[in-house]
Amino acid sequence: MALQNTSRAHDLSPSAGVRQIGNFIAGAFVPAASGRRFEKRSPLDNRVISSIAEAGHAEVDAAVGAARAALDGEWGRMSTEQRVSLLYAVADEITRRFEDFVEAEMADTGQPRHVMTNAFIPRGAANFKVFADVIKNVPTEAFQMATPDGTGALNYALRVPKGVVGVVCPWNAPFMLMTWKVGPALACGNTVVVKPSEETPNTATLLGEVMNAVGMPKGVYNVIHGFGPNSAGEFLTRHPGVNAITFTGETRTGAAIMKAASEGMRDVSFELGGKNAGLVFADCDFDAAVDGIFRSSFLNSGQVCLGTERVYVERPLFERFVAALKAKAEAVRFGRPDDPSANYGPLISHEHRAKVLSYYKKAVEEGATVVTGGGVPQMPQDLAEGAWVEPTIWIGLPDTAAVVKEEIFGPCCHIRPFDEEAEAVTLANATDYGLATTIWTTNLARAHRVAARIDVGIAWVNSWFLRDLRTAFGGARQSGIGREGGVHSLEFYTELRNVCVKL
Ligand SMILES: NC(=O)c1ccc[n+]([C@@H]2O[C@H](COP(=O)([O-])OP(=O)(O)OC[C@H]3O[C@@H](n4cnc5c(N)ncnc54)[C@H](O)[C@@H]3O)[C@@H](O)[C@H]2O)c1
Ligand SMILES: O=C/C=C/C=C(\O)C(=O)O
Repeated sequence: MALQNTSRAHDLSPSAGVRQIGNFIAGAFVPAASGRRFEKRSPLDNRVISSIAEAGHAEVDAAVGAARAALDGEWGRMSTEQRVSLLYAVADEITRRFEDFVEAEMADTGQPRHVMTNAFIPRGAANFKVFADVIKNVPTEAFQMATPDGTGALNYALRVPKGVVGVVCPWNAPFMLMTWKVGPALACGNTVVVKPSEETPNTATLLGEVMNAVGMPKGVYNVIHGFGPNSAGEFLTRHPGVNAITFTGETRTGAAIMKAASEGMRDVSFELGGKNAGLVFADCDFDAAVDGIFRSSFLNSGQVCLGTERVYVERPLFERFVAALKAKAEAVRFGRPDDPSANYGPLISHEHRAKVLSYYKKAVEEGATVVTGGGVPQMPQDLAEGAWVEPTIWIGLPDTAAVVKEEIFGPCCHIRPFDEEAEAVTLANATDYGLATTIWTTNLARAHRVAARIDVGIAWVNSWFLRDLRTAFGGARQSGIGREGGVHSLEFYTELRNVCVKL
């Protein structure tokens, strides 16, 4: 049975067949022993595009076992230099198969080609290269100490891999977010078992082909497919053979995984939800701020954890800003990822659309004025069954409204005026989350002051989602635990072992 079609590009046309996807364990694409499969539907037209083997306990055991065996085998004996050159080969092979990754991700998410080619897929290759460089260049500490006999002792630290790392991933930027964790985990000498989102099985599976093509030892990279509770996600995170768990997804899921990780005292790294604020001051570069907030609220159909669903605009600019953002939101052109006349995609699924639309309804019930959107766009017949929603802007909601408090994860934002800098900071911080903010002002003193006062992991000034992969990335409050990026990833993916040598 062909479990992964290696030769054909992903056909996005309505007449394309159903793709058969298997788990990737110890270098082979394998079905589920139970015979269980689940379907993935296209967000564009709700057509079934993939049939995926659902991993049960047997496959999770096999994947964790393969990952353990790889640690004890050739991979575990490799020098850092050997690992680094393999990771470079992975990055090069991703670049060679760039188009396959672009098409695989477009098929799963329905997002436009330019989002894939400019942002999400190049980050896959970069995520392997940057951590290869980090691990090659980061020194470890050493301390000389005095001893009573006068001969002294020397302490030095070794960085050793944690072991088998469970990597549980979301659907919104699947390849970028998965490699953001697999890259550093492998750079540090761990092995991984990846559980992609049930909505986006494609690119993690394709990466299995890349691993085989570059000669990655079997079992270093494994993929198991399935759902969360009582399925592959829970089986993996509860598995006693997993030494650490890195997760990106909803805060509520993070809480469930944290409970699972407490059995056996496994370490966790969490990148979770957000309800991020954008702050626009009257002294901003107006056009840049409108463009920036348009991206932060609506890129990827608003399905970006760093996105801004709360926008606070200094009062003198308020009406002009709302009008300019409305014009941009109304200019999006819905359509297929490869349609050159289109530039805007659907939500990931009907299930997610139902959640987003429930907030669109709730906004009205809570007293919002709908500036634009609020519903489902009229689509041509071939796309009528897709998970489309209109980019939506509200004004006039109280600060206590659910729509202003809860993460919606859709193409929408509420815009509210403010009068004072201190008020803007208070409003931005009025949330249980703390992932990111974006601040628009030409007053640099104000920019530094405000960035220091907003309780988030990432504060962007006159920019948004501008990423230097050496920097710390993660959330404060309920938006996460720990930081990844650059040397910070090493803190999670390795144990420091101190060696004390009496001289
Ligand atoms: N902070 C960040 O960097 C970041 C980045 C991207 C997405 N996100 C967040 O992710 C969410 C959207 O992604 P999603 O809907 O896929 O998230 P999700 O939490 O529903 O699912 C994420 C993954 O967890 C698995 N899962 C679900 N329940 C589980 C359980 N009990 N045990 C083990 N695994 C389980 C799912 O199958 C999926 O693979 C949003 O909240 C968004 O803010 C955060
Ligand atoms: O949707 C969330 C985007 C997260 C981005 C990253 O994890 C990253 O840029 O490394």
